[in-house]
Amino acid sequence: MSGAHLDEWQRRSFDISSGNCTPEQTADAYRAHILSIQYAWASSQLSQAGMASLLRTYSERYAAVLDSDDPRAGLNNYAESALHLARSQRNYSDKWESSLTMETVLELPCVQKMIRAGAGGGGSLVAAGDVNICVGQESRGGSLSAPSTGVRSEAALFKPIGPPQPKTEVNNTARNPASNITSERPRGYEVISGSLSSFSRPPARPHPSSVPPQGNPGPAASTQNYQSSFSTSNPSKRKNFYNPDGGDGGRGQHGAQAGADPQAGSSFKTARYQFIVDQQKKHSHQPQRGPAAGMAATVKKSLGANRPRGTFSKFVSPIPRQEEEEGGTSRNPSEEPQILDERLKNIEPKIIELIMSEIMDHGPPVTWDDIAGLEFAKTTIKEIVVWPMLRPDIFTGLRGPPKGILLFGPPGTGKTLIGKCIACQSGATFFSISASSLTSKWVGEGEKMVRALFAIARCHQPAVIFIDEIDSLLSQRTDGEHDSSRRIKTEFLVQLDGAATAAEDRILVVGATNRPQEIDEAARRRLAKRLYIPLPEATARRQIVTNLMAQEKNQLREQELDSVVTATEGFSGADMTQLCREAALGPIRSIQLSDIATITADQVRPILYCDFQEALKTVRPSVSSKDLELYEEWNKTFGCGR
Ligand SMILES: Nc1ncnc2c1ncn2[C@@H]1O[C@H](COP(=O)(O)OP(=O)(O)OP(=O)(O)O)[C@@H](O)[C@H]1O
Ligand SMILES: [Mg+2]
Repeated sequence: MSGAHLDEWQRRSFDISSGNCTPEQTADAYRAHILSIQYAWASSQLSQAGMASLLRTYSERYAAVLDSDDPRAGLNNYAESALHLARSQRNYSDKWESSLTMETVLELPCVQKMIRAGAGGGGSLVAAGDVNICVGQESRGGSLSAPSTGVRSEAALFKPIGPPQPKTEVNNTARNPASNITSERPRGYEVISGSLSSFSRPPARPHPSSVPPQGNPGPAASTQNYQSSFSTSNPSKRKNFYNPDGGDGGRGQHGAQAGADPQAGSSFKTARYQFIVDQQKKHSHQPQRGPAAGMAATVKKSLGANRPRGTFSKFVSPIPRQEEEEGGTSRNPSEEPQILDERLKNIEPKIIELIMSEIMDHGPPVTWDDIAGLEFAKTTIKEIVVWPMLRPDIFTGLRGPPKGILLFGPPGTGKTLIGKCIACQSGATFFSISASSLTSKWVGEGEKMVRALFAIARCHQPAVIFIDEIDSLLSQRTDGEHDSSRRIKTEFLVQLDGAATAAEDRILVVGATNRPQEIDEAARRRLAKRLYIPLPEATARRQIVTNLMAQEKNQLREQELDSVVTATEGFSGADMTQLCREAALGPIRSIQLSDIATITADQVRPILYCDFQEALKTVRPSVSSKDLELYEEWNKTFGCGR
């Protein structure tokens, strides 16, 4: 199988084995596996033997999910159809309480009606509410097909799904449903145990792709029959549907319908046809309630590999989901526009949700004045971030801002602080993403996250995507690295390029790192404005101490402050903060232990120069001069500063 298919296959397998999947999702994934196998075989990518073996494995697993009546692990599909037949009600497996016996079935009003109709030899054949339940070919001995039911005109209730019928007969059937009453069916029936007339004719024909192609004999050929719970009460029988050697697997009916509009001249409608009609109705905001709505849920139920679906189309759970029933009204209205945005239509909702939760919480606001020193960096950022965001009409053409900024410098110099300040001051939607949130444990999820991130940012322009510690996301690509992280990088570069070249997009990517040397050269190029965030100079250090001391009781004289500033040469902003914290503990340490429980806050003495002297004995600069040289060097080579 091709790489793309393998990826998909692998992803699904991870999903299944994660244990987080609902039974519907598990069934969906197994079914997709089955379709992939069939596709691979049909396109000669897989041998017959390989296909048979794989099919057997996955069919058994798929059948096990469908068969199980454990609500946590299975869908209990049999119960659904039976329950539906019995009660004409919506189906929920967990409400399964079957007490069906032959007698109770015969007493059912719908069955009585059918019997009466059969005895009368005409009129409506089936009761309203019971639709599209078919009995597969194994079911001849099954309870419903027993002739003793008194349904004498069995052909009136059964439609052929067995071997292809002669075309003339088929066409007759299509034109006049009653005409097949007289035909004896050699094998296989489809019970149309519902009021056919209760289906309303849709306003338009479905798209041609929704109608099975003529005579398509491929292994994934779609058919229109629905398996009743009665026909498949034995799981092992169901498995025959997937056995490539096990007969026509339901192709017969497909053949029988080939060449003609399956809806033409007949009130019978295929599940797919009805599904499309239902979807159209739902989207045109026509609430569908009552029996028709019940049927909408019912028509989705068909089991096995012969469901009328395209090769790679999604499995539709037979259990009507909450939002389907409520027409999606339960969805949070605030999410609606995002989900409905065209640009997000291919992105999984759960990823959108994840990204949306990553949007930075503004927290305590940070102003430019809170950032000491770094005047050049601040001015440049204001120039290329804040103003263009505020006045996009002026910053056009050559004045257009760069789409990528890299803040690099020693640790603790205020890079993250600048990111927070941009978030507060630019007025843009701010996404703060860490590399770890993009490097998911699920293979393939990381790229999706990156794609989704940019798609969402595009929907929320102007937007700033701040990626702290960007080196861990965009480090140089090496031969030994894991494939998934390489793919994330590639996707990121692609998206970055897209954002950089789409002039009308107002998306700015700001990366911060204290390891600029490790950044991939392609990423470096895309982060066009590379700003060095150096250690704070004397004035900046002074400002940091002044700002922090302003919030505390202190008696620090000017010349003492100068001494502190001189003594802290080589300290980063974070080191300065640490020094101030340590000094602030001085007055507390001077309190007698016996007094600590009773002393009031006012009685604590102010912070003095001696506290700083003490603190300077324990707080050391965290950046070595050797490291500093490397940053200076890199700045000279790649930096955009002065
Ligand atoms: N220029 C500055 N002005 C005021 N405070 C600063 C400055 N630089 C650093 N600080 C203080 O240091 C703390 C850490 O700064 P920040 O997290 O921005 O460093 P960083 O450059 O992102 O470091 P790293 O590279 O390790 O992530 C800030 O919370 C702030 O208290
Ligand atoms: Mg940081």
